[in-house]
Amino acid sequence: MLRQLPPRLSLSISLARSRLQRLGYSASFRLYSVAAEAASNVKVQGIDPSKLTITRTTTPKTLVPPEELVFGKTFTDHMLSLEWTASSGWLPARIIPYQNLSLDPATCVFHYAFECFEGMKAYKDKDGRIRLFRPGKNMERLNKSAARIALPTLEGSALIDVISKFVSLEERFIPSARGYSLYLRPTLIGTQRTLGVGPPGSALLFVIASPVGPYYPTGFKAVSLETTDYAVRAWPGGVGDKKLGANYAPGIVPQLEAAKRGFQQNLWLFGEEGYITEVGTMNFFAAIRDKETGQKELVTAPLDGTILEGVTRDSILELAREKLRPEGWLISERKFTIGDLAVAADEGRLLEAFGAGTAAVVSPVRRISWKGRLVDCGLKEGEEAGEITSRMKDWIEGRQYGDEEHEWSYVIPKDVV
Ligand SMILES: Cc1ncc(COP(=O)(O)O)c(C=O)c1O
Repeated sequence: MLRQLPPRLSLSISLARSRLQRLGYSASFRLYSVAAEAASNVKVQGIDPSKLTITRTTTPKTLVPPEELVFGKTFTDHMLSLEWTASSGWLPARIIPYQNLSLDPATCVFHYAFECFEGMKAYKDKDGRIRLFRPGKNMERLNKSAARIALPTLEGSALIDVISKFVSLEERFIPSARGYSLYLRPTLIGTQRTLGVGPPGSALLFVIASPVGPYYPTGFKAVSLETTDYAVRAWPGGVGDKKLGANYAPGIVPQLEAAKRGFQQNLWLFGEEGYITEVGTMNFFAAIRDKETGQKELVTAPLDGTILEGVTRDSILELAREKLRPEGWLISERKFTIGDLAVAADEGRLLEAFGAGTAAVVSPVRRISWKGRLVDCGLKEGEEAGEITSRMKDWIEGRQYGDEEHEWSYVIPKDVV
């Protein structure tokens, strides 16, 4: 396939290959990453990982005991920082002590939401090696988000290089126990000091890291959802398929509304038909049996621009095609409505439903409130997760923690810093 790529791309692939070989990195991963960037049609701007500088903290933090970790509240000693200007492009990456940002009140990110971000994790395997899970996917998505809001893009494989060094430096913060990981938050903001609405002439990319524990420390807990039809998260031609900060603040009120009535998450519907799009900040899957044929189907909404292209979603679809299809399952990315689910539930054909995202991997759903009724998602009394949900969690975690050696898992070479 690579032979068919245009000459400029082939050149960047061979440059990337020689750089990664010097660094001892996995060739297949880097080639995948470069090819994926090309496929995404986003023009990326180079950064040079060899110019990375490291300033170590003189006041290392005391580690929080793993069982006391609260998602996104504890941060490591350092951060990764890269500045960009329209005239100079990306300046050399820096690892610096974790610190406040100092920005002029007129900085464009505060006024016009020039911000996009990623969420990804680093895991420690049983041999103490650190692994990133499909980081190329996050880089691809970051570039798509950045391009949509006139922020600079960057060569994902080079950013993974410097993130790997940052993560290695923070190794002591990654607990070894199963279920723990280091959550990474690459964030890109426009930093131009102006109230004029226009493309930022300067930007800052920073990556911070937060050690996190298992989403369900005592085992799965199925959640109940409330459908939201009075507010719309995303629409055709909009930006709901990009990971922009501006997509998240408007989701909080529907979330609070659902919580008021005792539901843990809201389920975003779209249109008169009530198409199911996403659950809170996760993609949504349902397992349904067909009324006529008895065919079992795992279904999720298609990438039509109104849902985020989740890395977990993609992993579930690939795993389902690999492992469930041979068992006779149909794996579908298609539109389906809350009405379809309600009918299936009434007829005992809704087998299970779950949300999917980096934080929880999979989050089983017990019931959904819709138009004054509760749609039962197939869990038996006392059961917290369906069979497909549990198997998916095990399969994905097996690849994240390297129990199964797989190309999705990117092993950070020892001694990179
Ligand atoms: C709106 C939304 N949908 C889906 C996801 C799941 O995406 P991923 O699997 O890449 O974490 C997220 C989380 O990032 C999200 O914010």
